[in-house]
Amino acid sequence: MDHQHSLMPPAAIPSTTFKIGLCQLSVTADKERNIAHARKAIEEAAAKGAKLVMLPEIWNSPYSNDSFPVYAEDIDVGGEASPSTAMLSEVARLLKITIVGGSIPERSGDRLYNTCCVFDSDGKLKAKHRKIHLFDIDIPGKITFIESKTLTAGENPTIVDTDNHWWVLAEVGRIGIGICYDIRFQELAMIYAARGLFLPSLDQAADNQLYVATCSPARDVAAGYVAWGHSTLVGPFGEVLATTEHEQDIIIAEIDYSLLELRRTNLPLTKQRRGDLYQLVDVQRMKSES
Ligand SMILES: O=C(O)CCC(=O)C(=O)O
Repeated sequence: MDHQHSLMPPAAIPSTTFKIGLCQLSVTADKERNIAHARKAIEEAAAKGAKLVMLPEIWNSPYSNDSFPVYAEDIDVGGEASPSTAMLSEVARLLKITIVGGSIPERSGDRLYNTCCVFDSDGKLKAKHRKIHLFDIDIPGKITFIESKTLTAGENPTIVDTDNHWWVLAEVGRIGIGICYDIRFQELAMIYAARGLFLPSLDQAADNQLYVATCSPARDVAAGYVAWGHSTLVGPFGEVLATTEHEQDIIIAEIDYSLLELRRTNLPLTKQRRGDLYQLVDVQRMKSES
């Protein structure tokens, strides 16, 4: 039976669990190969049951200021102007999965951004997160990387309500997006937690009672910027649920939203917060409501 066109409710009660796939990809200078390679990894993760698949930051291009303008794509135009997002959209639709598409360099007019695209299981572009905190560091004798030489910072935290198709019998739910350096800024995680969802950084999972998934490129010691690898899923108790080493890998792990409920019931931090003494100000929400 084609469930999509049936008006009958599902026989089974939707599960509180689903599988996530974190694709720790090797990235080369060959864009076509990177796209084909990412597609294969997504297909493999989906074949292993993942309903939500994540890619790493800048997976279609080397991570360098010289490369960003060369590999950048116009996501809003789509199609041939954006072969990377065209692939993500197609594979999300064909496999009926949600994809958090890591990030790619995005061209928009005369600006470049480091942008994460989220596709729902219809293949529709559900959200675009432009990295808010650009990675501008200068550690003498060690590393200098000034993303703001080429990139413009995004202006919005991004929360995505993914579609919860009942025929999938699993809810991927609400996701907050952070790109790499973004996750070091705990206010972002706090705002996401306050709006009730599931990402962004490792040390903030327990504090904010969230699931946190991080996905890195595989380590390439010959690259200009050497990624750490160790993609990881952390649960709402701060426990490492799944992780890996430096090499290319696909992590498949289970997310269970009932554990979020348990954690939040056992430790009712939201209720016990002293709003009379301190407050988190969600500037974006205030602007949108004024
Ligand atoms: O925060 C870090 O340690 C690394 C950040 C980074 O590499 C990035 O934002 O691209």
